[in-house]
Amino acid sequence: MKQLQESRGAVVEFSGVCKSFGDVEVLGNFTLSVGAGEFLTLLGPSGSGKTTALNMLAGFLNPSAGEISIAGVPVTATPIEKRNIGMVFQSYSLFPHMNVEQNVGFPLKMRGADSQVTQERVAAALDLVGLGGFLERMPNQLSGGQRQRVAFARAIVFEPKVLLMDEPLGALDLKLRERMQLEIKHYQQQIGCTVIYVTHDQGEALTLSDRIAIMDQGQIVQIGHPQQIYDHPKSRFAAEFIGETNLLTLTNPLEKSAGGWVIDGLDTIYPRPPESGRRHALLSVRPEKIVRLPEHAALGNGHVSFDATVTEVVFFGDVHRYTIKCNGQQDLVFKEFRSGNTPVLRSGQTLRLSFLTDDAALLPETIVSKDKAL
Ligand SMILES: Nc1ncnc2c1ncn2[C@@H]1O[C@H](COP(=O)(O)OP(=O)(O)OP(=O)(O)O)[C@@H](O)[C@H]1O
Repeated sequence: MKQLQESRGAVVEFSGVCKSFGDVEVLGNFTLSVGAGEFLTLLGPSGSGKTTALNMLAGFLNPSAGEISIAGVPVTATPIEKRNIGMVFQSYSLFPHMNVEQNVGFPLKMRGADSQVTQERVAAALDLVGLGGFLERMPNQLSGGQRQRVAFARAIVFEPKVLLMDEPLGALDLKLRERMQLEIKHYQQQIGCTVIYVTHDQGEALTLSDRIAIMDQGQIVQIGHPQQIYDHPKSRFAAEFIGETNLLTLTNPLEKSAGGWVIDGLDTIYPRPPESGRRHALLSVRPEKIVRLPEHAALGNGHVSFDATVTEVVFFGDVHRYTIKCNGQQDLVFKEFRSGNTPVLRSGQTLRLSFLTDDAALLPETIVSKDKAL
């Protein structure tokens, strides 16, 4: 494993990369820097350009403009086989006529490694993924998870500087997918290589990544640590794409005495001073940040409280998810972990709820409703 660990040290840079197919620009001024040993995930909806970015790094596509470099060396003109990049895709793409040992050893054979080195590295890579005893098995004698582990072993056996993974768990069922997510994270931590991972599954991105780059229409719209993005989304798109959220419209009352923004539909104040000149804003509040307020509870300055009526109760096993209506207007959602002494709410029940100002994210956009553009 020592040899595999020495692959640490790679840095990937996209500088002003553009890609067009005919007249259609799919990536525009794409700029991204990935540190050595980092696990970076490109997360975005279908068609946002994730695979196109990966394919340019791998060498399957040429950029229309801009520069890509690996470890400080421009690679735009470097052929695929010289880029020293490992790849794992959704389809396992194992060679069906080769056994596990031959499949994993294939990249080394292509690079002219001698048989002793090949044997040692294949054994080390298969040990890493817990398949040391599977050398003779054929791909059709393996489960989906085992095939994906073999594909992973094959991708790292030649000690690539960078490992690219494009929806590698997409073909697996949910339980296996969740288990494999943790395995991939552990493998990566052991070998320390730089990983660029593509997915449209926000849960997977949150679980695996050191940083997440959220993509929309060929642009990175936000990049950061998973918790930072979840807690502080910078746009409505980011707030809605990662996790579930409540979006509240805020109105600037234009009177200092109001003490903050007015939260539409909640008959209450968001106690942060409105930015001058800004008439409306949007507030994102995660469902688990909304909590029940005990009767007669004294609230500090940093709280927002409001009355609500429960309209739907959904049981998720570990949590209850409540849909509530406030002032007969907007549907909001809040979630509660089940605990022995918290009675389950019923549909029709009224109660007082609250959230902390610090737990809400003020977004730059405003909601554009059917009736009026705010
Ligand atoms: N060879 C091509 N010719 C023309 N358009 C293409 C080509 N390859 C990709 N596109 C377009 O580029 C856009 C981005 O595609 P890309 O595969 O990078 O998206 P993605 O974010 O990876 O999506 P998905 O999650 O569905 O794989 C899409 O609109 C797609 O139709």
